[in-house]
This record gives sequence, structure tokens and C-alpha cells, in this order.
Amino acid sequence: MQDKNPYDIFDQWLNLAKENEPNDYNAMALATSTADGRPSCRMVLLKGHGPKAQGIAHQGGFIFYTNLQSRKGGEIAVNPHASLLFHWKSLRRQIRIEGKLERVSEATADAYFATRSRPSQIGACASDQSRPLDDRATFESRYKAIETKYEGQDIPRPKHWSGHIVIPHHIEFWQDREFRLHERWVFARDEHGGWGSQMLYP
Ligand SMILES: Cc1cc2nc3c(=O)[nH]c(=O)nc-3n(C[C@H](O)[C@H](O)[C@H](O)COP(=O)(O)O)c2cc1C
Ligand SMILES: Cc1ncc(COP(=O)(O)O)c(CN)c1O
Repeated sequence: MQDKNPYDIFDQWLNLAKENEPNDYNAMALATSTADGRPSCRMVLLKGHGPKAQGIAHQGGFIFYTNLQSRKGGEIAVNPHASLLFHWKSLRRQIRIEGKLERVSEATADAYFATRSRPSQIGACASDQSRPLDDRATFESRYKAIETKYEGQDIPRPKHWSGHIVIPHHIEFWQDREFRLHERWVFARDEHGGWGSQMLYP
């Protein structure tokens, strides 16, 4: 385990999750925090990952998409550090990732947005994510207005909707063992841009 690249281990575990989890095997908790260090956490979906993700040489990372004006978007704008957590109950495994956040390129975001279903695209345009909503009908009428506006045309990605990449400096793989005698392997970036690794007590 320890002599491997953490992205290779991540791939193996994610593939196992894909085969075993009934829903959203790529779901992960995303923790962000305010400038003065108050954390908040919510689920998002992993939409790209790996050492070459977003083409950043020798770095790569883990990509999710969201509304940039949401609560998390506001926190990321003032404090571009995040923690990700995967937990697959069926596998009894978790992966913890910590790193710095960067926005994906406009081209990467456009390409991903274009793969989403049309209703999801309209939803992204119509939703003022994390803002107060007086009535569900208000949201529905905003949805309908956008549907009508773009009838017969492609829906452009709204400027306030894009992706972030978590560029990890710390990745931990945790495997459940009997009687809580779990196994933990931590990978941390070294000063040469490679990965150092070690085990931790459970
Ligand atoms: C399994 C799951 C996956 C989700 N994936 C996303 C996602 O990829 N992007 C997103 O913006 N919200 C996603 N959500 C909704 C978020 O959890 C959250 O409600 C929303 O982004 C607003 O969060 P905020 O107010 O902290 O910004 C997901 C929710 C669940 C339960
Ligand atoms: C609001 C929201 N935005 C984005 C996503 C990401 O997934 P997708 O692009 O597949 O819709 C989700 C997934 N549940 C979501 O709830």
C-alpha cells in the first residue's frame, strides 16, 4: 500500500465503490470554512479526479461543481482550503482528503455543463442556491421562464456555476478491521512534489 501512488489506490477504491454502492458512489462530504475558521459541511459529487485532472502538471486533484454564490461558494472565495470525505458503508472504508482549492478552467466547466441533462442545466440557471426562497412556486416560475427563453437553443452555463478542484496535500485511506483495529495509511506531499506515506494507529 505505502509504496503506491495515492491516486492509483483512490481509483481502485472508487471502482469498488461503483460496483457496491446502491446510489451516488461518487458522493463526498465537502467541508469549507469562513475566514475566521467556522466550518460547514455538505455533500457534493465527484466529477473528475486524478494526477492529470484539469491539466495541472504533477498536481491534479478532485473536481466538483456548484453555484459560486452559494454558502460554500462564499466560504471558498475567502478561504480557498477544503476537506473532502468519502465513506462507503458497504465497503467499510473512508478516504479523507485535504487541500487547496482552485477553479477549473472556463472550458472545463463549459464541457461538463454541456453533459448535464437539460432540466439540470435549467435548474442551475434558476436556482439562487443557499438564498431564502419564499415559495416553491417562485422557483418553478423562474425555471419555466428560463425554459421558455432557451426553447430550441442550447443553454449556456451561467457565470455563477462552475467547478473547483481540490489540490490535495494530504490523503488518508482508512479500512475497517475487526474490533476497531483499523488500518490507516496517510500520504502527504513532500518538498519535491512527490508523496511520502506512513501508517497511523487506528
Ligand atoms: C448526494 C448529494 C450530492 C450532492 N451533490 C451536489 C453537487 O455536486 N453540487 C452542489 O452544488 N450541490 C450538491 N448537493 C447539494 C448540497 O449538499 C447542498 O445542499 C448545496 O450545494 C448547498 O450547499 P451550501 O448552502 O453549503 O452552499 C448534493 C447533495 C447530496 C445529498
Ligand atoms: C444542486 C446540485 N448541483 C449539482 C449536482 C452535481 O451533479 P450533476 O451535475 O450530476 O447534477 C447535484 C447532485 N446531487 C446537485 O444536487
